[in-house]
Amino acid sequence: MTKPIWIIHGNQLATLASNHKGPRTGKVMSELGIIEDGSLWIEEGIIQAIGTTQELAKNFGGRIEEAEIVDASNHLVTPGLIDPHTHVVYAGSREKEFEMRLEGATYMEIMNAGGGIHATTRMTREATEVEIMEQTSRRLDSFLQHGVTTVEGKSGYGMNLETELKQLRVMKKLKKQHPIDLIPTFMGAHAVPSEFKGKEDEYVDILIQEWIPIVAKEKLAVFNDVFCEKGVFTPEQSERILEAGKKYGLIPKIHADEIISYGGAELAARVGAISAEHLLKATDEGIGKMAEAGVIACLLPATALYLRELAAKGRKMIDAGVPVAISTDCNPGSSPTTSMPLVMNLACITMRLTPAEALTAATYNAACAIKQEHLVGSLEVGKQADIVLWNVKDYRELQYLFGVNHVKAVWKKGIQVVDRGE
Ligand SMILES: N=CN[C@@H](CCC(=O)O)C(=O)O
Ligand SMILES: [Zn+2]
Repeated sequence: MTKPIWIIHGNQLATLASNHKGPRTGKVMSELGIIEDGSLWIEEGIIQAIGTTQELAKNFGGRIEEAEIVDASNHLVTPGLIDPHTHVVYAGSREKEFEMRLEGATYMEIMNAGGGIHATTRMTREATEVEIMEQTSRRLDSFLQHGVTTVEGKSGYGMNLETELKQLRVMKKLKKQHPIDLIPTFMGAHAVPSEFKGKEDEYVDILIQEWIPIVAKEKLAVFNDVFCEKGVFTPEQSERILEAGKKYGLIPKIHADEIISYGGAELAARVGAISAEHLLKATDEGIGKMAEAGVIACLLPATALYLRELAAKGRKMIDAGVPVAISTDCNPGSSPTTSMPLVMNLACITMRLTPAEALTAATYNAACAIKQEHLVGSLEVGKQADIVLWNVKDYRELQYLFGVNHVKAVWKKGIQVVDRGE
């Protein structure tokens, strides 16, 4: 049995608790449920009590000797951050493409010439499961150092059954071996593999008739994602793939309107997707439809910056009633970062989210985007003790002092997994 942990005197304990059910919209995105001089009692990896230090002392003061005390005076305490959109499972690296893009090539030009997603696919197909596990594990370590305790991960660098399954199995194994919880998404529809060039519908048929049923039967994924973009999958093909996944219990997600306005946001609403991703070029109509249908906008400001594009209209989406989550989009091409703190900073600077909205987008709403809000995303009695202690006193400093890793310590299920010293 592990010792209970008693966190005391948190300068600000941002619980993210709210009476509002489901993904947060509008003004509710600013409700952080802050407790000053906040305290948490943790046992068996679960939050047992939460309140002010004085309140908890009444019930737990008598057990002070048996607990490990964490003095959080002068520190902000938050739930572990959640990254609801990554392509973290891959092999290799694409630094040459970074240089090519700085010299003028576009993301789609590189991809259409056999680079981009296709380049990582070649490297991931060639790599052994052990190699992919090692490389992915290092990235997960880095996520943890940045205060991230739950990560969604997509397949999609296989685009043949063998490698798609290899990626999904790596996630399953890493979920057991690594402190981070990995939530798997099948994304066989990440691109059309070069061997199917000119035979796109044939590839879509294989995805629908063969691969989706296998992935679902083996319970290797929770979500089904598709890159709906001109030159990749059309809205019609995307709809077929997402509807097919639904029949097998896979929840739809969609990479939508990243490069051009392509009806992706509208499609997300139509198929009842849990989230739509990117949305740099989403139309006002699409945003309105997402608000009506309650689709979470999963916005990726680091990707926009890295591709030197204008960020998604995060401010406008929140004002229109769309629940917003944010993510690194960690991938080897358009966003090779594991820093959710940086993403929160960019959400404020480039999309005009307030510091409170950015924190909600990186915790509770991010949990909703991967259906984990019953376990994580807020600090409440009965939830997992996934907690970050920050080297700042006030949640606004997290966003204000930008580009810096302010993490001091991280607990995952009540076990300290990061200690970054003073
Ligand atoms: N846009 C499509 N897929 C990824 C990028 C993957 C890659 O470039 O390797 C994204 O979400 O940004
Ligand atoms: Zn993505």
